[in-house]
Amino acid sequence: MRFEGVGRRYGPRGPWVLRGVGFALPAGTLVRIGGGNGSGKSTLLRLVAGIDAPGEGRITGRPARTAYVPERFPAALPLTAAGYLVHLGRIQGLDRRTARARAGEWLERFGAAGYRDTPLAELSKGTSQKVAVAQALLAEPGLLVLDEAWTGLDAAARTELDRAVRERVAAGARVVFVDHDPRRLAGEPDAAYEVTQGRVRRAEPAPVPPPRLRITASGGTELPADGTVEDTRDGRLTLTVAAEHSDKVLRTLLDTGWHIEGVRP
Ligand SMILES: Nc1ncnc2c1ncn2[C@@H]1O[C@H](COP(=O)(O)OP(=O)(O)OP(=O)(O)O)[C@@H](O)[C@H]1O
Repeated sequence: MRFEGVGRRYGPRGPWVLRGVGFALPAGTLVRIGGGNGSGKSTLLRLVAGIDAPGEGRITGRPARTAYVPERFPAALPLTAAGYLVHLGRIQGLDRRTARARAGEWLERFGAAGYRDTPLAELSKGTSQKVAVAQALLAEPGLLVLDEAWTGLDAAARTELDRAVRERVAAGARVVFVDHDPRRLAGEPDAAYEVTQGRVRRAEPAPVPPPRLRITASGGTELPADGTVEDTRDGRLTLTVAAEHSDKVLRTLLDTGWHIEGVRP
């Protein structure tokens, strides 16, 4: 797949948001897109996904099965989670039986199987996001475009999405993503691009950040000052800390009445 001299502006007299964009997206590659707020990352991703067309230049070689997770999920449809996924699976060319089976599998993988019969409008933000991600993975796309798709997912679902991305790339798909977390899939992209002042430039993939550990604990009440608390549901605490501080944080947790359930990279 290839971009050649691609430009996009909103309105015939609007300023060019992107101009002279040229790059290749070979099969089986993971590509990260970076750039400041409002630089044009989402515009670029919509062009990659083919839900928006360039004002000039051309984009060739897009795989037939392309899936996209937008920054905001349009959940105001009168369908249940599973109904919506089956419907989209059918649009993407799956037969009803396969679509139903895949919908169930992906809801299960993202920990949302209990919401299959819940109307979309009644889903929490996090569960809506799981449905948004599931719809993109359903038909095993040859091109997967993720615009901050991890935002709003719980830690387990974020890990599952990382895994799903790796599976797609290993299967020969192109995966293009934007994410505010520099640690997202760190060290894994085959290429990184930066959107600045309407141009898309090749960037050095970010260096692999220092290791972090995820600690799960239960039984305590006081939240530790160090580390990033990710979850506190059902009396359980999940937090991540830089590996170099983990001994100190574990000691503090034990001293304040927490029971350590697990420590994982
Ligand atoms: N539908 C639209 N109509 C008019 N202008 C738009 C539209 N979509 C985006 N823009 C403008 O294009 C520019 C780039 O927006 P875009 O959303 O692509 O950037 P972004 O890098 O994804 O931003 P953010 O980091 O805030 O998500 C901005 O100036 C924005 O206001």
